Amino acid sequence: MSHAWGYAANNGPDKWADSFPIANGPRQSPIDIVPGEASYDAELKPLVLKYDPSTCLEILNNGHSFQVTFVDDTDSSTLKDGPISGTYRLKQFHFHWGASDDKGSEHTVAGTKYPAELHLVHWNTKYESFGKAASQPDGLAVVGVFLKIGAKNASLQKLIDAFESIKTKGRQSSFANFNPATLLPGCLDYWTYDGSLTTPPLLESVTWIVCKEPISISSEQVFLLREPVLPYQGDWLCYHTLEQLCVQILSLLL
Ligand SMILES: NS(=O)(=O)c1ccc(C(=O)N[C@@H](c2ccccc2)c2cnnn2CC(=O)NCCCS)cc1
Ligand SMILES: [Zn+2]
Repeated sequence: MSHAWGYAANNGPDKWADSFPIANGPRQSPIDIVPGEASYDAELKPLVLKYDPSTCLEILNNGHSFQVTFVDDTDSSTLKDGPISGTYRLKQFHFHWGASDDKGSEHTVAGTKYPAELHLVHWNTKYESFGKAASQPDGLAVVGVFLKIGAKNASLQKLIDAFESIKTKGRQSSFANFNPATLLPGCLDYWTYDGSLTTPPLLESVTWIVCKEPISISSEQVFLLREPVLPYQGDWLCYHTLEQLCVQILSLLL
């Protein structure tokens, strides 16, 4: 792929295998979760999530989504138990959304798409860093939470309000004292499977932990996610350079 990956016709998911052959690998995410085909595993434990708001660092627009990054040099914000062994540290969280309320989540449940999906990304502290862990089969654990249209979500509103700062100051701004636990559903029952990053480099290093219970987001709030400043996964062209823009325009004209 001569240009950066994205979600447009010429660089979207069905083209990723050109530059990332692992896209055709044995444990690629996302998947359709079919509850009726899932098996109960008595060995699995409840999730233990411990988040310290003081580790929250900044909010940034990485061109594919917006993400909130955390200081991960101590075990202040961690994921333990559930399907994993050892301690995984929270590195960042981000969202995936669509161009309309009827789509946007990456995982689906018996074919049902949600308007958005939250990913809380953690890395196994038996490795020395996120980057090193990302290439190991047990290196990462991502907690996925579906968002469904409903009541306004006060916790999400804090993130949406922070977008204003990204608009004006380019790509990132400091974002402190946010507790990601406020984005979790009341019930932490989950499905789990061994999978991959859902965006390039698509590394097959993720233990996926997908919560059964969604959280709410209002239609007005999800509309704000789609603001032009934040290219969403879908028809919106996300390009990184003028050359990208020209390629996109030409591909649309030809
Ligand atoms: N959707 S997901 O939860 O499965 C997911 C989680 C994390 C990453 C990620 O950290 N990717 C970066 C990375 C850096 C070093 C080693 C490997 C991977 C990367 C590589 N090029 N750009 N990035 C930044 C990036 O993709 N950030 C996450 C954007 C989510 S849409 C990607 C997807
Ligand atoms: Zn993601």
